[in-house]
Amino acid sequence: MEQLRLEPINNVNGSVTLPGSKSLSNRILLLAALAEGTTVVENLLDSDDIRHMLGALKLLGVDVSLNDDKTVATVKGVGGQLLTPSEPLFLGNAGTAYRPLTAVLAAVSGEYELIGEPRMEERPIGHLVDALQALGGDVTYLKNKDYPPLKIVGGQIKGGQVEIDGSISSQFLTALLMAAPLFSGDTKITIKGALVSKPYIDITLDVMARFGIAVANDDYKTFIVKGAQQYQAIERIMVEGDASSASYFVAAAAIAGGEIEIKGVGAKSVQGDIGFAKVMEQVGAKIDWYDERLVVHKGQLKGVDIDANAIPDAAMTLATVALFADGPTAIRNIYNWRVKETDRLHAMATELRKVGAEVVEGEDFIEIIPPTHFNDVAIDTYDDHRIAMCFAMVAVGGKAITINDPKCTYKTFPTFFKTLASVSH
Ligand SMILES: O=C(O)C1=C[C@@H](OP(=O)(O)O)[C@@H](O)[C@H](O)C1
Ligand SMILES: C=C(OP(=O)(O)O)C(=O)O
Repeated sequence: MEQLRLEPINNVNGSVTLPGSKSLSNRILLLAALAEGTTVVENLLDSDDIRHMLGALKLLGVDVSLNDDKTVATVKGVGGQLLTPSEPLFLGNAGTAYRPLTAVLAAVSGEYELIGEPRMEERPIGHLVDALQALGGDVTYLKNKDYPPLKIVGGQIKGGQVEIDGSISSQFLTALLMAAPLFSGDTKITIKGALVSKPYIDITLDVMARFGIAVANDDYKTFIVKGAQQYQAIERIMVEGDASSASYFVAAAAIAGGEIEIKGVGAKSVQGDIGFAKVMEQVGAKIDWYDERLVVHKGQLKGVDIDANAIPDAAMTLATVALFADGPTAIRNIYNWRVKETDRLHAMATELRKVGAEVVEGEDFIEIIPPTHFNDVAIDTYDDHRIAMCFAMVAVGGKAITINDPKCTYKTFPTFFKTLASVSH
C-alpha cells in the first residue's frame, strides 16, 4: 500500500485556486447532456466522481469533448433522447452520479444497469427507488433490496403525487427533482421525515433554474415540478470552486497561518459548505470575506458544540481542527456520516484516538477532547478522500503523520497534497 509521510509544517502562507465543485460539476454535466443545445462548462472538476459521470454519459450517447486538462467540457445536449448503453454504467462510488442517473434513466426510454464499487453496494438507495416505484417507475434491485446495483426500464413515469424520505440523504430528493421535468405530467413531491443536508437542495434548484426549469418550493416540505419540459442549454457556465475542498485550507490557515487566500468560493457561493468558514470564525479563525474568495488568518482556536447537519462533508474537517483547539469539540446531527464513503463516524473516532485524542462516538455525534500528547501514527483512510485530507491537518498543526493510500483523494481532489505543499513552509 502506498503511504505519504507528512513532516511537521510550521507555517502555511500563500494563495490557493480551488478546483471546481464536485456537486456542481456532476449536476451541470447531467443537465447539459439532457438539454436541447450545446453547453460549454468551464472550471469543471477533473476527478474520479466526474470521470464516472462522463463515462456514463458517453455510453448513453452524449457527445462531450474535453480540453487538454479536462476542465472545459463542451456538451452536445440530446434533448432527453439517450441511447440504451451496450454495457452496465459503472459509477464508482459517486453518489452525485449514481442517484441522479437512477431517477433520470427511470424517466427516459431505454434499459439500463447501474453498477458501482463494492462500497456503493452498501450505500442505501431504497428511499429513492420507493419514490420512483410509487410513481410507476420500473426500477429493480439486482442484488440486495434497498441497495445498488439496479436495473431500470425507463420511460414509464407519468408524474403525480409522491412522498420521499429525506432523512438519510438529500441526494434522493435532488435526483427526483432533476428527473421530474422529464415525466409526462406534473409532480408534487412531499418530504417525509426530516430533510438532511438541506443546502444541497439549493444547489439543485439553482442549477435547474439556470437550465430553464423553475420548481415551486414550499419551505422544503413540498415541491411542485411541471412535467413534459426540456432543459435548455447554457452557452457558457462556470463551475464555482469546491466549498468542501476549501475547508482544508480554511482549517490550515486557522491552525498554522500565516494567511491563505482561497480563490473560487466566497460570500456569494451557492454551496452550503461555505458555512464551514462561519463555523471556523466561531472556533477563532479570522476571515476576510469577498464575493468569490476568502482570506483566512490564524486565530486562538477554541472548542465548539455545533449541529453540522447542513455541512456534513466540511464538518469532517472540524474533527481534526478539534485536535488543536482549547477544550472539547462536539459535532452533532451527523448520522448520515455512517452511510457515505465509509462509516465516517466510526472511522474518524478510530483514527482520532490513534493520534491521541479522547473521543466519544455517539450514534449521530462525535465529541473530541484534544490530545495531551500526539502519537506519530499511520492513518488508515478507508478509501475515503475526506479522511486523508482531514488528517493532513495534523501535520499543519506541527506534528508528523503518515497517510495510508493517499490517492483516495482522487475521488474529488486529485491535486490536494500538491496544493497543500504549495502553501506549506
Ligand atoms: O448533492 C450533493 O452534491 C451531495 C450531498 C451530500 O450528501 P447527502 O445528501 O447524502 O448527505 C454530500 O455529502 C455529498 O458529498 C454531495
Ligand atoms: C459523501 C460524499 O460523496 P458522494 O457524492 O459520493 O455522496 C463526499 O464527497 O464526501
